[in-house]
Amino acid sequence: MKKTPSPHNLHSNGRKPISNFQYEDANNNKPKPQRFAALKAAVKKVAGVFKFLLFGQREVIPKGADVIDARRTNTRISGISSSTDISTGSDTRSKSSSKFKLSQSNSSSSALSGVIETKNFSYEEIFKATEKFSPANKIGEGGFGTVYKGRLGDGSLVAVKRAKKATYDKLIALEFKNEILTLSMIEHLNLVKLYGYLEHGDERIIVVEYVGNGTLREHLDGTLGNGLEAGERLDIAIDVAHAITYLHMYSDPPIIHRDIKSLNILITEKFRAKVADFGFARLSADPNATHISTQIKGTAGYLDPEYLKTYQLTEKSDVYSFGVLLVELMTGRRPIEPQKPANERLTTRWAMQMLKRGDAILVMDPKLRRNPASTMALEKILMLAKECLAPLRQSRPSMQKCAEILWGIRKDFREKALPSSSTHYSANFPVRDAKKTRQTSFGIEDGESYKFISA
Ligand SMILES: Nc1ncnc2c1ncn2[C@@H]1O[C@H](COP(=O)(O)OP(=O)(O)OP(=O)(O)O)[C@@H](O)[C@H]1O
Repeated sequence: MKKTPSPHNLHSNGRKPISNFQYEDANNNKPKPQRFAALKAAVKKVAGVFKFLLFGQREVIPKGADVIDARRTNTRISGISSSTDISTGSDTRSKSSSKFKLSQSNSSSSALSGVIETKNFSYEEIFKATEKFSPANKIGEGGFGTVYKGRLGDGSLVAVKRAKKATYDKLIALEFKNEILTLSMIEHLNLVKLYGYLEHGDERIIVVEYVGNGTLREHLDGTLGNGLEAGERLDIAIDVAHAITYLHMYSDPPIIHRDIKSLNILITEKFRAKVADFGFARLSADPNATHISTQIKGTAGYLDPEYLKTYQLTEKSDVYSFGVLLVELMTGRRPIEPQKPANERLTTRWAMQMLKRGDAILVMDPKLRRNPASTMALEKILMLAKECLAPLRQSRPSMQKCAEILWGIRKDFREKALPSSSTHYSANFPVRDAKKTRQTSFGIEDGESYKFISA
């Protein structure tokens, strides 16, 4: 693994990177390098084994039809062809997987045994942290299982992802191992940090950094918070772009997330974004390979049409999903809106048609305030989304390019939103404390007063 960058070393012009400014983990959850050093070392050793096991079928293009995976509650798509059906264990990959003797957890040991020997959290520790998996501590539910908020002995808050037992199968096992492997190799401000894992009997548990301010989807729906302003949406887009750029360009081997969507973007108390859920992430084993042939995974509405057609996964599939996310950020709508009139049901198609007609303003989230700065940002972001959504992957920009374009948009946005009289402009702005009344306003109508917090 290359030692990387902060996200923000992406600047090649020597300027101070933008998103470093006053970015703090709202929960003060400090990384615990000592806790994971051994895990990382062990993981590095087995990474090659994993890569072989997980990606040994790189050039085999499955012929099966896409199916909706009923195990998934949020219409995640799992296109399992007859030749790669992990659940039946009939393919080469599954056979390979069974050779990989991760602990089958039939002992009382709470650590993963076999390849990764690092002792991690004990079951008792997790049991206590979540107050016996108390329903009161439940914070979410996904295809993998239930997510609990927990407090460790040292006082730090964590999110505990507990795999569903009833549906625990080889697919989940693979997802569990995949998530552990992937998470353990990455470290970035805009990516949810892995704290540990646990295999205990039939329990599969992942412990990650707790991000306390809900998902991007909840904020867009207005079920949480006071609604996101234009500048905050731009910051979130940039944070996500940094996170994916890191995965694509600075992780070794590169990682394709495969499930970029608003439900997987967690929001901190300071309204910055962290990308979560690496269960579906894939490592590009061969940096020179142009693509990975794989079964279809992802979520309806976000899936790269070229990947759907060819089963060939590249980083550009994440770029496509990011384009969908940009449209979501600007319209507030979900990618698929079955209740809308027919021409508006596919949000990206509708938004792109309006952009082409010169009517981008009509798709702007009604919760966003309209003014020259926000309408300019809207149009530019939709233009970037259009590039990301290009049917052919070669036409799509890289994630790094997306980040650069977004920096430019944010700069223009701030200049337009900033009253010329203000001399206290800080690139740190906007700064907002969720616990206080909203102090910083931007993207507001002309004539309203602005408050900026200087560095
Ligand atoms: N690190 C975290 N901090 C706070 N809340 C979290 C965290 N991780 C997950 N959650 C909450 O739990 C919900 C489900 O989490 P997540 O999507 O990771 O589960 P999953 O089982 O992997 O889902 P999926 O079906 O997308 O695979 C999230 O929508 C979020 O509300």
